[in-house]
Amino acid sequence: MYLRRFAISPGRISQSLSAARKSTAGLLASQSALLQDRKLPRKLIQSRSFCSKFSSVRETRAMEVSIPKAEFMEFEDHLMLKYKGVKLMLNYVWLRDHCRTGDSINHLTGERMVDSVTIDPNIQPVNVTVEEGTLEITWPDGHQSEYGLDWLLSNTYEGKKHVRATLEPFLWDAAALSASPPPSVLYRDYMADDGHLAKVLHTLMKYGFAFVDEAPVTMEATLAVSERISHVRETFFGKHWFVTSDFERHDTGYTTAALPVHMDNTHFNEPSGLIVSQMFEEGDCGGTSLLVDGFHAAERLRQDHPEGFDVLSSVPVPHQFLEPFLHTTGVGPVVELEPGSRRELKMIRYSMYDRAVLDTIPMEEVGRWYAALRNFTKYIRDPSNEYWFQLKPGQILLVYNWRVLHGRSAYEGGQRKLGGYFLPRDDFFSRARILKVI
Ligand SMILES: C[N+](C)(C)CCCC[C@H](N)C(=O)O
Ligand SMILES: O=C(O)CCC(=O)C(=O)O
Ligand SMILES: [Fe+2]
Repeated sequence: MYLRRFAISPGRISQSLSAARKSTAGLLASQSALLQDRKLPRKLIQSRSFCSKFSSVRETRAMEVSIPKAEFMEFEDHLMLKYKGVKLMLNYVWLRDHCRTGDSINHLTGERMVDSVTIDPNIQPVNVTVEEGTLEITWPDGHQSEYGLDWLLSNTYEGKKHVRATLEPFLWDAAALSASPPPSVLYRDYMADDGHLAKVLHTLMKYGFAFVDEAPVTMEATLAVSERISHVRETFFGKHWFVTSDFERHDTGYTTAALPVHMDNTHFNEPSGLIVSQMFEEGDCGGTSLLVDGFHAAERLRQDHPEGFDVLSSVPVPHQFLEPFLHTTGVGPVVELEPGSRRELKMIRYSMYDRAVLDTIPMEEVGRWYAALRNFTKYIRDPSNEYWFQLKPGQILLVYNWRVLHGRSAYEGGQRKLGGYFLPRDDFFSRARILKVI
């Protein structure tokens, strides 16, 4: 990449060489004067500009070596901006496309007003300055763009690597949970006050599950808890569902059998984000609930069996729900990473029962996939990772289905009845964003 121009912005004062480049001598003189004036250390560097427009100019420039608030260099196709110790590489087309001013963004709707594809692919700024925490760029057509430096830091590829996530998940096993149990919130507080709703969302983001206590033992209250977060997601299970041992659906959930930990809705391409449920009637014996942190298990797999982690995160696996008049399929890796990230976990699509025929990999890869599943399952079934509890009527359980797996022990007596709702993941995250939880 060719160096095009170079400029420094010590605090308020910025240097765009574009104005001064007409005369290298003038530039040097003005920069020296500036630097001497401000009694800042300086040194001279030489740089060759290869920019076609200025290719004949060989420029010698003054450079400040004290740590300025922001400094930038203009290259052939991008701007390098150093801010708060982070080097941001900003492609010019990207910059023009992401102009933050009112004629590039509709500030009423947040929508892009720039037609991204009509930007000159070779666009270069005619002037660049940094003033009071804002990067300002003038483009050849006279358009003036502005970008807050902090906005750039938290909205760019390089910047985001350095900005701490507002909320790191707390990956738990049973011991970690009993050492720092998630706080629970009372139904009346949760319903009355957004601060308490935010607390539950925070717990959900951190632990992957949360409780709302002392709720009326009604479906209405369970719905009300759900709708504080988002509209519910109606699926073929209905707008709401009850799980009893009546075999109403062709699913082991609707029997008295034990359910090994699983994710619900693996058979949809987008499984529901939240399961909100309440125990309406306990069985005579058994039917204890179980949660396992799927992200924790995945991180252990990544650490101990990196090759297994790579296999499970890359092989797409089909899942299905089958009834005489219903056949849904959902395909995805067992361990799904956020797009564009090799690090951040997105979803654990894990269900021994609902996994369909593995027809997505050639025979040579099958053995490796099963080995990886065995290793992952070792952590998922490790009793030290299991959180067992008896869900009581009046207690509403919210589970982040993309992360925390759930199950139950077998039970006796036909009375046990669990009911609840599914919520979409996007809307759950939206509420968390709006309440500044993430
Ligand atoms: C009872 N409830 C509706 C919550 C789910 C029951 C079915 C669970 C199923 N294996 C699935 O993943 O969809
Ligand atoms: O009965 C329970 O406690 C859980 C049921 C369940 O997870 C299911 O049906 O998918
Ligand atoms: Fe389930």
